Amino acid sequence: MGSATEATKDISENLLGDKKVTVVFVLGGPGSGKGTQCANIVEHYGFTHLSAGDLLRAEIKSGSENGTMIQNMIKEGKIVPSEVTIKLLQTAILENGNDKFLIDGFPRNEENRAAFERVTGIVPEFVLFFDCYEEEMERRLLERNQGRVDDNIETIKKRFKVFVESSLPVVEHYESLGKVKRIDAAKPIPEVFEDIKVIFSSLDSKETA
Ligand SMILES: Nc1ncnc2c1ncn2[C@@H]1O[C@H](COP(=O)(O)OP(=O)(O)OP(=O)(O)O)[C@@H](O)[C@H]1O
Ligand SMILES: O=c1ccn([C@@H]2O[C@H](COP(=O)(O)O)[C@@H](O)[C@H]2O)c(=O)[nH]1
Ligand SMILES: [Mg+2]
Repeated sequence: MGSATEATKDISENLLGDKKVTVVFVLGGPGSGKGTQCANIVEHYGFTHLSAGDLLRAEIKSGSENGTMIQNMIKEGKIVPSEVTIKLLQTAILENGNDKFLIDGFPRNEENRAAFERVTGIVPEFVLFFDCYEEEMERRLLERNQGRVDDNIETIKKRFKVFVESSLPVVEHYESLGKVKRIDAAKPIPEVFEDIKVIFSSLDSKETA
């Protein structure tokens, strides 16, 4: 991989072309239920779900030259360099015929956020923030059973620390802009989705108004 400056230049030369998109950032701690609820939102509201973590895991599987670096970062609960994740998101958006996207688990820090806005020109419609306490998130992750290399207690503790130190400031940034819709994600899955429906249904009625 070249320097960050070279990589950013490479992305900005491609941008999103003329494609206009609606983006909702779905943020929350590890195990707060983002992926679970994104599947429900896709089914009911016609969004395409882009999980940054899933895109990075697919990149490892594809045998990419960045695969080993990404694998090591995920195992340590660290944040992969912005240019790598943004390139994957940009490609996924451009390759998809839809114009409404849920971006799940990104931006992970202030640098991710600023680089994404600068490079793609995308400003999120709003941020859907999953609020859940650590004990519950830890229990869910240890029971998830999907064979993820980061679902072990050592990595989970590191992910919580990164979330508090690096990711919550992103939520605070959008809060200062009045863009955060916070939901109580500690409730059972169907109840969380009831709260989400209120938010997305009002979005639908604004579009048809
Ligand atoms: N509200 C809930 N109550 C109980 N269990 C839940 C709830 N939401 C999700 N789960 C379960 O918790 C686990 C983690 O959920 P999910 O993968 O959706 O979280 P996530 O926020 O995407 O996590 P990560 O950030 O690690 O990708 C899954 O096994 C899921 O079935
Ligand atoms: O924007 C991102 C998203 C994810 N990562 C890395 O992947 C893991 C797992 O992410 P999930 O959202 O929980 O699937 C995360 O801990 C980071 O190591 C990233 O670097 N940048
Ligand atoms: Mg997830």
